[in-house]
Amino acid sequence: MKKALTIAGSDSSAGAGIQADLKTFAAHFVYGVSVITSVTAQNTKGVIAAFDLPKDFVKLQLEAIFTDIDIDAVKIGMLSSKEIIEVVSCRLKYFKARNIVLDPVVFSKNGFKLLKDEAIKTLYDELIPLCKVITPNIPEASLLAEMEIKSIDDIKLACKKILSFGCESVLIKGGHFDSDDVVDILFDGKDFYYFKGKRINTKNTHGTGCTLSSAIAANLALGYDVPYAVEKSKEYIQGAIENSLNIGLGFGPLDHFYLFK
Ligand SMILES: Nc1ncnc2c1ncn2[C@@H]1O[C@H](COP(=O)(O)OP(=O)(O)O)[C@@H](O)[C@H]1O
Ligand SMILES: Cc1ncc(COP(=O)(O)OP(=O)(O)O)c(N)n1
Repeated sequence: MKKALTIAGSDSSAGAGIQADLKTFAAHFVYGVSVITSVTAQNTKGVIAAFDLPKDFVKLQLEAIFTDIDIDAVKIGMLSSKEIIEVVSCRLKYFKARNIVLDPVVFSKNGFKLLKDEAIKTLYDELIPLCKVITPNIPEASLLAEMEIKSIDDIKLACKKILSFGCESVLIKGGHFDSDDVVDILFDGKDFYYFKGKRINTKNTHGTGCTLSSAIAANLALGYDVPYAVEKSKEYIQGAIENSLNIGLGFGPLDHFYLFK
């Protein structure tokens, strides 16, 4: 069985974070393991507070996994601080981790800051160069590329800027654009690939970014190349949003297991 690791924060309402990632791995029949960076008190209405784990404890979790289990792919989500990014980058390099997918989570849907401002430089310098794919949404891509994004041409320019930080490919997600179709654009330094889906009119979109990036990691673990892993993951998220669940008072979670019903 293929194995994937998620390095991310815990979401007590299980729509995003570690919990969404493990459900996504399970739905792809990939054995999921986890390293928790931060514990959030969170529900469908948003993040209330976050408690970061000490960096040495993050390191211990990474060592526990990599000295025992051969990991086929890694998904990285909430990292919170410079210290945690440094420890994660250092251990991933040391253990020669492969197929690393980074979702550079900066804010939750309700605007809670999940990555400190001073950590962004460390993300560029230490972590992005280790990644096979990074998956920013429009606001995150705008922050990383230091430019406004208002059009497809802006997205393509932002892809080029972000790729220059040293990752192998960039997928900018189009969920935050106001359009009938939701288009995600992948750039691998040579070609642009467009992944289009019909916009689903629902408020239940908690954890879409986490779910997409962990589906990509699962598909890379299964041996697919990046464009095909993204194509399959986009199909998966489309179905998971179409079947999303009306749980809680705010933004409900996706149905990770819709394919089995
Ligand atoms: N309303 C929607 N209908 C269809 N697909 C969506 C919708 N919202 C987001 N997506 C898809 O979900 C994934 C996550 O997108 P996005 O919302 O941009 O990221 P994030 O959750 O990180 O803010 C992307 O594949 C995007 O195309
Ligand atoms: C613990 C934790 N990690 C990441 C997020 C952000 O998840 P995302 O998939 O971008 O979903 P929304 O916040 O937009 O629902 C989070 N909320 N919690």
